[in-house]
Amino acid sequence: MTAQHTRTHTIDVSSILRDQKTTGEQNEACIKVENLNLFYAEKQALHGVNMEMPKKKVTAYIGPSGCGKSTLLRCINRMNDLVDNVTIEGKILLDNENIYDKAVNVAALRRRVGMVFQKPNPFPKSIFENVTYGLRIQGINDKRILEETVENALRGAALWDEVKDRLNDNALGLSGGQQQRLVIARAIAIEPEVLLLDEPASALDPISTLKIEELINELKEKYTIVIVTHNMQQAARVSDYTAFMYMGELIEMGTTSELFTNPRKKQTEDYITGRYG
Ligand SMILES: Nc1ncnc2c1ncn2[C@@H]1O[C@H](COP(=O)(O)OP(=O)(O)OP(=O)(O)O)[C@@H](O)[C@H]1O
Repeated sequence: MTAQHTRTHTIDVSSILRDQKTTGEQNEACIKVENLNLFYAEKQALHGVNMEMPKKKVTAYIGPSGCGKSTLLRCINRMNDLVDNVTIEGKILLDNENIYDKAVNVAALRRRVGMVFQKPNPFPKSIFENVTYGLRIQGINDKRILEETVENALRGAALWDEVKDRLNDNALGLSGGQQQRLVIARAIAIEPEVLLLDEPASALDPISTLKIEELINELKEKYTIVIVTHNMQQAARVSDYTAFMYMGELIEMGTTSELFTNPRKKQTEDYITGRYG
């Protein structure tokens, strides 16, 4: 259990939110979740979730431990398919196509929807080979294409300047924060549409966390991003939209500034003011 889980003080995100736009702009949905139920064997972990995540925006999932944030995130690239005894009902539309349709090629889906986990997980290979991994498994071995991709992806992940002189060094020699940016470079090297980030900074020190948050702000120019975070200040800093979940249900979703400053539901208010979690 982390400090955040036992927090009892009020969370003040007003200074973070002051500068955010609160225009009522309408954004085209990239991902739509429709009546999603998920069961781990007999136990229901998601209950009738409906939500839309706009294109090239950051959506954060917040809520107490065990409320289903990671489960919902993992539904978006069908990672839960890998868990035994999972039953999923409902739909998730990516650009209006149901990713749970029988005809969907799951490997192709996962190329469109990249994922980064809490603990950096570079392969025990060189920095170069980590970034080119996805291209190589697609059979792309052209040296010029690979080099170009490595530079672009590392620049995109704000890591190029730190590693450009040691691309052949083992990735495991990088710091935790650098490893996490390398994993993001590996994910963006294959040009996905969506990036799923499951607590991407919770294992990192404050400076590395800040770099990841700055990077998320840059990445949303190109990608639709969904992030799970335990840290409400982080949700307030990085996201455009926030979804509050509780016991497998989506309680409320709105623009981040609305949700934190003017929650519609009491449960949301109790959570963001630190009354439970
Ligand atoms: N592979 C699994 N098998 C069985 N139950 C699971 C599995 N993964 C998650 N659960 C259960 O589903 C519920 C939701 O878990 P999930 O990890 O999605 O919550 P979370 O909100 O991401 O939690 P945390 O913030 O602690 O990571 C919990 O009750 C959890 O115990």
